[in-house]
Amino acid sequence: MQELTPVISIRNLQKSYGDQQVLKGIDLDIHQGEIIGYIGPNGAGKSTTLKILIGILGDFSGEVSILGYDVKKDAMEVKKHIGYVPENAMLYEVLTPMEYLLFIGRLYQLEDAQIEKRAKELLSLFGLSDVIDSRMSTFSKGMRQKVLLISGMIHNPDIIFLDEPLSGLDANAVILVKEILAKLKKAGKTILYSSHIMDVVEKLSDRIVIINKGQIVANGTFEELKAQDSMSSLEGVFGSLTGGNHENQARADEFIQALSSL
Ligand SMILES: Nc1ncnc2c1ncn2[C@@H]1O[C@H](COP(=O)(O)OP(=O)(O)OP(=O)(O)O)[C@@H](O)[C@H]1O
Repeated sequence: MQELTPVISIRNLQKSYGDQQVLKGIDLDIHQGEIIGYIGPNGAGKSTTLKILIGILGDFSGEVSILGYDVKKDAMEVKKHIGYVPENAMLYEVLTPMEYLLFIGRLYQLEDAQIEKRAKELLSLFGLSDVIDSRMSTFSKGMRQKVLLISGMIHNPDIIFLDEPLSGLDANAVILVKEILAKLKKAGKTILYSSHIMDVVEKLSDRIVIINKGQIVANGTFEELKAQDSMSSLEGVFGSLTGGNHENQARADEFIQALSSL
């Protein structure tokens, strides 16, 4: 059988911030239509990887290509095909959702009429019709997250990167976003997302990649990961591969002791 060409290819990716090496040789191939859950402990290097993929961190070694384009050399070409929902974005809070989405849509060279139509529809699907013209400074965390999600996808990209996309969302919105991602996959889009919500990652991902201290420690379907580690849940696999399972009980005890010490 002929090997499919990956849409995202990462080879020996290394990245340091000063003396601290954060990514220590990441190798990863992602194929069209896959939903990949990229998970790992706080500080493992997930956001750093995503920022390299979308071209906002250029100072790395190794090869990273998207749709055959080198992310360093062909950054403009790459940007046309990707969407990004960042973890902590700077929203222009003085703007309204419509103004913000017009601003973002114009960066992608969409026509104003098209942006307005899409923005209205998408904001309405997230229950934000009533605040379409309100300043975002008054928005809750979840409302801001919904606007960010829309802004990362308004240009209908082929590949979507999402860093903690469910952050701040209520239970209904989480279900909606899960459904949207599943339908985008059906439409042939490729999705790489990071999340700390293990039951979502379990259900949504075709493949789960676990990164710990800048290295990939697991890469497979949920079933494969469970079988490899003889665990029944992704939480169990995660703990076993990233050192959480044994330590948490003891740490909790120490935490309580520290609170009551003089
Ligand atoms: N701009 C920066 N300058 C210096 N160090 C940084 C910078 N950005 C990230 N780091 C460090 O790189 C490491 C990896 O950070 P990164 O944000 O990629 O982790 P993460 O896996 O996304 O974590 P989290 O789950 O907490 O979001 C951390 O030790 C962090 O302190």
